[in-house]
Amino acid sequence: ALAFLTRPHARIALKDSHVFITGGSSGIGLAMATAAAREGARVSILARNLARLEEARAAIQRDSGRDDVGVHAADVRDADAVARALQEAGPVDVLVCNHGVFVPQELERQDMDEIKWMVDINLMGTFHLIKAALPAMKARTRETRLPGSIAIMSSQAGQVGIYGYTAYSASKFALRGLGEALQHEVVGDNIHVSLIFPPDTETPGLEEEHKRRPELTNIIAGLSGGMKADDVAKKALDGIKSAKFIVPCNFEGTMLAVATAGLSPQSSALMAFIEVIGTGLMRFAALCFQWNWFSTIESYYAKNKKSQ
Ligand SMILES: NC(=O)C1=CN([C@@H]2O[C@H](COP(=O)(O)OP(=O)(O)OC[C@H]3O[C@@H](n4cnc5c(N)ncnc54)[C@H](OP(=O)(O)O)[C@@H]3O)[C@@H](O)[C@H]2O)C=CC1
Ligand SMILES: CCCCCCCCCCCCCCCC(=O)[C@@H](N)CO
Repeated sequence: ALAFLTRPHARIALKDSHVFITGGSSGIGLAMATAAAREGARVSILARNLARLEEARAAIQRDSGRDDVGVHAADVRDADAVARALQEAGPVDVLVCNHGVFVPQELERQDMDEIKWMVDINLMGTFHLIKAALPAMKARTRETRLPGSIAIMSSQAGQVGIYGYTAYSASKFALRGLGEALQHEVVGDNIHVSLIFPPDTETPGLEEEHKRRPELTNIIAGLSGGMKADDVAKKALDGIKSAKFIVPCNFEGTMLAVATAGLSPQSSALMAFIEVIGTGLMRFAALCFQWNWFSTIESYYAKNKKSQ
């Protein structure tokens, strides 16, 4: 019965489409670029470091056989460089705003310029990309009469704010508001927005993050387990192909998605049913998790105060 309530619907094909992925030289972005190329997409990847981009291009070529991988060296904070890269790359069918940086630290101890740096890249960089890509994407869907997709890489830290992630969660929660408003603005052009919410994922970025992550962040983030980049890439691409607005990547992520469904669009009747029936239960689970986190934080401080 809920089926009539689910919208918008679309099936996005990766084969013979142009997939533009930022942060495509490492981690989740590289895994998505490789998987999309294997499915027959023409892939363009953008990042700052050209050497790493060239290495990624060689790896994608080796793993997919595609010799038409495009690379674009640009910093997403530079709107002109982003616009130039998209101009060079040509019209995009699937835009994946995957780039991101994350340095967890207690707000009190984190430098303001590190906080601004994260928001600048994760949020403003995504604005630059969408603003530069949208006109040609609209022309493209009108011309091909095929649906387009704008995928935005959030995080489970974009569904629940946890210790050490004040700046990071702020930048990832913001992408939710961007995505919901954008979906209204582009649905008329048959463009579908997908927000991806991975847990900790084994990437060079996570390795870097572990060097500085506060103990409490490890404990809380660790609750949602970890995933391999290839598995997150598969979940992300499946969500994009079925034009899902909220794309969880593991079981805890599905619980989080139900608990935080809010007013997001839902294109699956089954998920709509689960959301309608399960939200109360998930809210109860969420309260249990929060209760547990506050106890963990309390005992952590009690232990540390004793040792101080
Ligand atoms: N790993 C994890 O645990 C999780 C990651 N995520 C999200 O997934 C995305 C990818 O993460 P992950 O694969 O781990 O990250 P990595 O650090 O492995 O890769 C980040 C990529 O983004 C590029 N990048 C970083 N800053 C910029 C910039 N200013 N302009 C252009 N490109 C940039 C990097 O290339 P270069 O440095 O050359 O610019 C690199 O290609 C991020 O948005 C992250 O928030 C979400 C949940 C979990
Ligand atoms: C209904 C209640 C369900 C509760 C589920 C479990 C709670 C999840 C805890 C948050 C995990 C945060 C991972 C951040 C990963 C990330 O983004 C960093 N590695 C930086 O990229």
